[in-house]
Amino acid sequence: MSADTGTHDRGPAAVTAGEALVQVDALRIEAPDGRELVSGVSFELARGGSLGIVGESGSGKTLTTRSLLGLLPHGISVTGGSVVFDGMDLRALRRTQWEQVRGSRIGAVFQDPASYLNPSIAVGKQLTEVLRVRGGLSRSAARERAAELLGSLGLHQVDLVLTQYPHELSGGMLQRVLLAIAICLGPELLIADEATTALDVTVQADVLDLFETVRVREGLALVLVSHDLAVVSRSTENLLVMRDGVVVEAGPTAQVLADPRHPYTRLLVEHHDAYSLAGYLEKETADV
Ligand SMILES: Nc1ncnc2c1ncn2[C@@H]1O[C@H](COP(=O)(O)OP(=O)(O)OP(=O)(O)O)[C@@H](O)[C@H]1O
Repeated sequence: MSADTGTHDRGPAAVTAGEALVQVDALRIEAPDGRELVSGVSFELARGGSLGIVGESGSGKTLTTRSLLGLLPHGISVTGGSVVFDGMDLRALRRTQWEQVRGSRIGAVFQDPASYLNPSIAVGKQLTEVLRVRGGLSRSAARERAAELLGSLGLHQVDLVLTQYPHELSGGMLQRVLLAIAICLGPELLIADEATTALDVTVQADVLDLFETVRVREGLALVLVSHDLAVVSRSTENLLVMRDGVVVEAGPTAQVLADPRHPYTRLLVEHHDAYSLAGYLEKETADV
């Protein structure tokens, strides 16, 4: 491939120390009409590691991560390659087997947290339900654990929050509740797909920092997906840059930012330098 347009993969550096928890190899995903939406995507993620996936809308980021959750839209299917989680071939899982993995071993948070919560049930009940039904905790242990989790995710007045309904909480609070639900069963992998996109920029920074705190504290691996390089590069160790269903560049985040090799990555980095979230926050602090 030409130096300017091929995939720029810095090789094994894409996985940090430790055993690979996720291995995606030559993944292909097709639309019902046979159109290839994801073509030959490969990456590895170490246990406890972090990976950012960046690319414009429609580049295939979401479909790629949905294949790790067994949640592809109707009619869309994985037609090639392998998706392995902790040595398990996820393509071979049956519906009942997915129930043992999704939510308990692989958690996820998405954009628009309100749509993932029941508007007519207090958020505390929605969290304790998961802890009771799937986590096997008693009613009182679940309540205690729910309060402890929400507190550890930066929510104040947790006893009040537990009794509130989704419409009573801000976007940042809702995302923290969703995050609590996503990690309450102790998953090894957390996928955050455009999870901060709808939030104000300062709240976005707080929630991104929280993902990083949770990754380190819980020892889970994190896949952070966004169209915004500032979001995925804030704390991830490795980066995949996707365009039109393919990975155009991959490597350690710091290296990709310092020395982008693909023209598309260069464009992203130039834009990122001009409008970076970090730069915005520095400016904001300086203005105070
Ligand atoms: N249900 C669907 N039916 C047909 N095509 C789809 C469907 N879902 C996604 N696609 C197509 O698959 C491609 C990749 O979509 P995907 O959602 O993975 O992109 P993305 O990079 O996550 O973008 P976005 O951030 O907008 O979701 C796009 O061309 C999209 O139009």
